[in-house]
Amino acid sequence: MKGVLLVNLGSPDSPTPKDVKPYLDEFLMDERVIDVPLWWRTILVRGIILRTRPKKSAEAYQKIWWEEGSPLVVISERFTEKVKELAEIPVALGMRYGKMSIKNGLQELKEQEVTDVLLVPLYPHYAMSSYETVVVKAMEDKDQYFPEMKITTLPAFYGNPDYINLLSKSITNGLKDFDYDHLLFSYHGIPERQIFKKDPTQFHCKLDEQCCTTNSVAHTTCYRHQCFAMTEKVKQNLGLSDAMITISFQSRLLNDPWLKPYTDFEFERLGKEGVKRLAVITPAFVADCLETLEEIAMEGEEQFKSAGGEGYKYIPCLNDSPEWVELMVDWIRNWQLKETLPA
Ligand SMILES: C=CC1=C(C)c2cc3[nH]c(cc4nc(cc5[nH]c(cc1n2)c(C)c5CCC(=O)O)C(CCC(=O)O)=C4C)c(C)c3C=C
Ligand SMILES: [Fe+2]
Ligand SMILES: [Fe+2]
Repeated sequence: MKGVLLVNLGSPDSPTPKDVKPYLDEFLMDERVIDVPLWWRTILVRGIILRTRPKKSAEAYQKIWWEEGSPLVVISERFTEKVKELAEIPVALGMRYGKMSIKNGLQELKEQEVTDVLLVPLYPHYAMSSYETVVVKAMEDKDQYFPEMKITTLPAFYGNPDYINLLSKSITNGLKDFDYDHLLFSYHGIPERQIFKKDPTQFHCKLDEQCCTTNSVAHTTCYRHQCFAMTEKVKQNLGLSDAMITISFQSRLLNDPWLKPYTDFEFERLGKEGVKRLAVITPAFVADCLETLEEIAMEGEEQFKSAGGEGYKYIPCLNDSPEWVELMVDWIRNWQLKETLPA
């Protein structure tokens, strides 16, 4: 029997330092998130970050928390329910970090006699800290607890024409009542070294002007290329000029170099350079979460306006919109009936 496991990142159980701390501990001790040797990661995470970050993060979570819980979790649950209803096959939800684990999701599927699983990391792009860690963990859990299961993984869908269309439509709809003069694509950042680590050729990625637009096998695992390619397709779909858009990378942690330009610097630059009405989309996320609702929708507006901007509009993620549910179900049906996966 076939079934689907959707996986997103996960959130703390509550927006309190007591619950944020173990969540951040599990998240940041992941060797694919802070990808330095264990001894150094332990010092960085347990000796430095976890001393102050849980309080600061909990305050941020409090600003966006819903009555039903973390927006990321609630939206992912709603999405899962809708997909399940429409797909008419077993569909479970797991989170990479926290109690709603991948193992629990696989267990739920096993109880419904599923042996053939479509694993769907809910990230449009490949990054070792998002997509890859989900796949590795799911395979480890399968090998350890469910060896009889077969897992097929949905590829990163950043370039899928149907997904690009959905994203483009969400921009058009989101900006119906907002006359904008510039559109910022803000992607979650990653440390630059993670790009080099994932370059299978070891020489293609240079983080320069050309590498990400020069064809290469390295792009299968190049997060930067995938963000640029997605932006280019949406730009063409909407008929926007280069001058109308900016790409940037948000949510830095620690002081090592991350992908540039940095979103917070761009809010300031755009405001100072005379952009008056800024629209912002966050296409690295399929569901709204702390990084979109607090960092971009709240903080971003403040940063842009204090640099001279006048109007600001955050375009929500696709969340549990009917069109996104239908597209996911389309992909599931193609796999279920024809064993094909979206390209
Ligand atoms: C080294 C640190 C981090 C890397 C690399 C990273 C990559 C990465 N993250 C996401 C998606 C999400 N991240 C979220 C929160 C978040 N991310 C980091 C750190 C790294 N992320 C931290 C410390 C946090 C926690 C909150 C904070 O203290 O700022 C979230 C939101 C979770 C929620 O509960 O709402 C998402 C989603 C991607 C896609 C990615 C690589 C591309
Ligand atoms: Fe993150
Ligand atoms: Fe590149």
